[in-house]
Amino acid sequence: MSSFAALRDKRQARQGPSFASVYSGSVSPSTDVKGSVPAELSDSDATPRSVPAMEETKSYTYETGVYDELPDFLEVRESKKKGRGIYVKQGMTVKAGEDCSLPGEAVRALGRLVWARKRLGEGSASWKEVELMQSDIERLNPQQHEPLSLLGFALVRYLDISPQDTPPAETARKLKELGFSSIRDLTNLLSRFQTNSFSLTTPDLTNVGVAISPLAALISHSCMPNAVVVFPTGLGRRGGLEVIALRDLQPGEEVLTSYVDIALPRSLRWKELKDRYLFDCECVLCEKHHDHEWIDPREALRCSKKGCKGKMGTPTSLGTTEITCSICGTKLSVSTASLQEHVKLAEDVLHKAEAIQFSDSDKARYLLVSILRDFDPFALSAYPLLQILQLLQQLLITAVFDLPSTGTERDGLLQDAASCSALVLSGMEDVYPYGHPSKGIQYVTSAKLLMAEMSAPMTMLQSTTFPADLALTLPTGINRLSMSLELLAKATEELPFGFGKGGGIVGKDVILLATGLEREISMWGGLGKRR
Ligand SMILES: C[S@@+](CC[C@H](N)C(=O)[O-])C[C@H]1O[C@@H](n2cnc3c(N)ncnc32)[C@H](O)[C@@H]1O
Repeated sequence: MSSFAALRDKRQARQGPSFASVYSGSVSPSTDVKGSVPAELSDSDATPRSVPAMEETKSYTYETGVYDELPDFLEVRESKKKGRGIYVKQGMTVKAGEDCSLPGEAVRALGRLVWARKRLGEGSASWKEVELMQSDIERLNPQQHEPLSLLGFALVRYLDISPQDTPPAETARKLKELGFSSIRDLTNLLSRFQTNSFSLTTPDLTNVGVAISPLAALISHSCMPNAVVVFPTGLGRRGGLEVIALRDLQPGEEVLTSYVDIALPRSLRWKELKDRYLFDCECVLCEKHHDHEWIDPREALRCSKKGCKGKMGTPTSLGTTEITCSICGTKLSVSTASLQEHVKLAEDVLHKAEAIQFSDSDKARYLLVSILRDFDPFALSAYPLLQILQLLQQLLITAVFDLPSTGTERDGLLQDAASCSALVLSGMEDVYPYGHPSKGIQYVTSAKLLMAEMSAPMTMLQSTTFPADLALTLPTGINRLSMSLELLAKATEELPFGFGKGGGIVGKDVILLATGLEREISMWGGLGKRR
């Protein structure tokens, strides 16, 4: 099926720095989408039942012309802890799935930004917006300066400001031509870029570069975000960055996106937030860590009782501890040191596989499959098991494409990819809130893998790649297609929350896929009746 082709070469987008390429784009406004979080899901750790307590803020004033594109229902306010942020105005609400953004925002990366300064003129509102972006240059320690210096070197080469052996006076003259009075002036821009740039992604969340949007950059971080930054309609003339509310936002509530992948455990989220953004996160999710009753799915074990779907929290104290299943109460004795060793080993394998995924994808796949056998007590949502399964899913999809379109080897890989994808989805459901774009895309990936044709569907019942307690028995024939259709239905329901009205380009694609699949299923029914 042609839809399957779109899965190839896809890489899950991770929020975070990437200085790979330069893009610009504009924004198409998305309108209100009706809907709310289903009650049965509002207990999920990532879907707060009530609005978090609001901190003290004061209004932030700026020159006329600046942030002109901020919609009427939002305002810029300042808090002591986080600095500026974007808030819903008193008396206003934002509906889940609504675009809280920022039409007309240009998306530029660093090189273009430098040239833009000359083109726009320093006095222009657009350039003022860039200069208003937070620079952390004064707060960086020597270690944090290093990546910035490397970026600076690459940039001056790229701009041809300072090729090798250029006399300092010549470098200074070229910098001045571009509007920078010194290297420090340029470094300030780099710091602004580092603190305020976004991952630029395609409508299906493949990472393709970096975007700058001074207005969206005002938004503060939470590991339990109420909004997301996406590019739902692509990057062309009609596409661009949009900020979409994941749930209804109340008057006075701050718009919050996550700067990091919320599937990561707190220690890694904190590290990234400290290293790149220089702050300690005190969001609702991070605060939950003080609640000893709470089991974080990112660091949980699976219940050891067969058939039980409960989780057990990993102990924090050293030594051997007895932990209890959240559902059936089964108890298990675990050694903290041995669990930590497991995680460290799996993390090393994951990093190695990430490093060689393009140069030696077979070896990367082999490494990941081997470590899965050692990883059985961990929940599917736990780090780094979920990340291992995500990478493995991608490598299996790529491997399927390297084979002829029929044959038992391809069938086997396809079955492994579909099984892996089901495991990934199950893990993601525990860590991403309702409507999160990453989960919406995973529904589509899993559905496409299930609908891909096999040459011998009836013989391929169970994957042999996964350890027994991870192995899934996926249905075959019409039941497989029905399962795929159910996943597409879930995607249709959730995509508008993460990508705005209609679910963006992916949402449209899903409608077409579902229509074709329904037709195929009804034909099977017809054949069944005739038999
Ligand atoms: C992209 S900027 C956000 C806008 C920024 N507050 C301003 O005034 O321009 C990122 C910076 O905002 C601050 N910030 C964002 N979210 C925060 C949070 N949850 N807690 C503390 N500081 C935060 C940090 O200084 C961070 O480096």
